[in-house]
Amino acid sequence: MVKLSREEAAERIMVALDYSDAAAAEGLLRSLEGIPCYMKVGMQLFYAAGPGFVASLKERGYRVFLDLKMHDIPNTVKGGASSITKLGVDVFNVHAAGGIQMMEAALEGVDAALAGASGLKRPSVIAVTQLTSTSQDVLNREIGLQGTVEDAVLRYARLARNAGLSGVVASPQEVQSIKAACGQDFQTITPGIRPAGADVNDQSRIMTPRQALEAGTDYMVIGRPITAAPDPREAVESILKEML
Ligand SMILES: O=C(O)c1cc(=O)[nH]c(=O)n1[C@@H]1O[C@H](COP(=O)(O)O)[C@@H](O)[C@H]1O
Repeated sequence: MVKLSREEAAERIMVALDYSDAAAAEGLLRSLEGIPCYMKVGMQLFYAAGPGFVASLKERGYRVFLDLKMHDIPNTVKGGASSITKLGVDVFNVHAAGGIQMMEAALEGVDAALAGASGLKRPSVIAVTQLTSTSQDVLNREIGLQGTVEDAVLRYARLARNAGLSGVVASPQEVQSIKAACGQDFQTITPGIRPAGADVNDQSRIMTPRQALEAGTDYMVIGRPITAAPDPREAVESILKEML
């Protein structure tokens, strides 16, 4: 059984700041003040509040995962990765479906940014595998890919590892197979986290925080179970209690 201190447990949570403007995100930050969670900025907030908001999170000492899920031709991803690196974020992601050359280009973009500026931290680049909203049925019947979701996730995870990335985003349900296939040091960042009894919403492959921890997940991304709760701080406290 995994034993963590309250602080260690909080450090494993990435709160998804899925808000439409900076003011709403600031409200959440205020309510979680002093709890050392990672903050994840995704496309909704980034497209509204921009790089300035990300920079201000870093100035205040937050660890930041910038979730823009880049998926484009290698040259464009290289440029995007360079711009993101200059924001000083700790983690950002690309889609593994872009292939090895595209993922290598992301790393080249990071190197180019680091070579051109001093004092920048090297961000971890991770790859999205199969979105946690995708069910087995959607994968096979709608998208038309054969095999299990786990097969698809593992294929993407191996591509990401071969490209030299630090890890993947996947469901906690796949963590053990990813670690077995790609090594224990290959990081797993897992959305699809739902405390027992919480609304599943549009997620498909879910686990509770405790189950995810026992499965070996490195970081769990949690959005609506916290942000849509009447008292987000209370929601985090109750997740932490479950993780201890
Ligand atoms: O890359 C991600 O963060 C991500 C990948 C994935 O496969 N599934 C997934 O839900 N996410 C993100 O994780 C967060 C999950 O939020 P909740 O479903 O509200 O907990 C959202 O910000 C999603 O954009």
